[in-house]
Amino acid sequence: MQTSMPQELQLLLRHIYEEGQQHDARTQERREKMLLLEPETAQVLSLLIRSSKRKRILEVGTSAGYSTIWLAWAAGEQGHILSIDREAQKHMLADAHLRQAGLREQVTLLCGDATEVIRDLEGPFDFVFFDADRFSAPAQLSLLLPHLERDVMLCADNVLSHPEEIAGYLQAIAALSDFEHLVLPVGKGLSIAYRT
Ligand SMILES: C[S@@+](CC[C@H](N)C(=O)[O-])C[C@H]1O[C@@H](n2cnc3c(N)ncnc32)[C@H](O)[C@@H]1O
Repeated sequence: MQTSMPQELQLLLRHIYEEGQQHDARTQERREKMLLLEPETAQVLSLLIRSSKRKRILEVGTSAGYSTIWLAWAAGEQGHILSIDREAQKHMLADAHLRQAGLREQVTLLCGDATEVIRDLEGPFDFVFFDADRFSAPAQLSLLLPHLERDVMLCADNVLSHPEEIAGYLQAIAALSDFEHLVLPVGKGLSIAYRT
């Protein structure tokens, strides 16, 4: 991977990712797994955010904060990330990782069921990353639509790994006639929808 990210941050991310992989290998209960994003997918998200200077970012599914660090670094000092997870213990870990990365001040962690949390959000957001439970993503998208910038990008992981679970989200995206949409075969399959 070639990136302009500082070496220290790259090393921290590699460490968090490896720890996540080891944790998941010895954990049976799915809800306790970290399920971190593949590094290549995280780099694509970061590239999209940096190249189009996105600053108001919503992440659905924080886990240990691996992808959150990528998003916060990509958005830069003027950016802000709001990240939701229902597991308080994962948020404690994400909090520690974000502090280690020196990016804690750019991130608000909101703990709760994502759909319920999103009901109370005002936005506006110019980038949304869906990486939690794929069944609720269509309802979350519908709640978010009035709170999106005109120029907005919506990304979702797991298109190739969980096609049945994410079908409802992809249908909801396809119904938005003012969005362009494609699926990148990177990692587990990344859906990218873009409104110009
Ligand atoms: C794939 S992991 C997120 C990985 C993270 N984006 C990363 O790459 O570092 C999915 C996360 O979503 C959370 N989650 C799943 N369903 C949720 C829901 N309905 N509301 C809130 N969080 C949820 C899980 O607890 C889990 O931590």
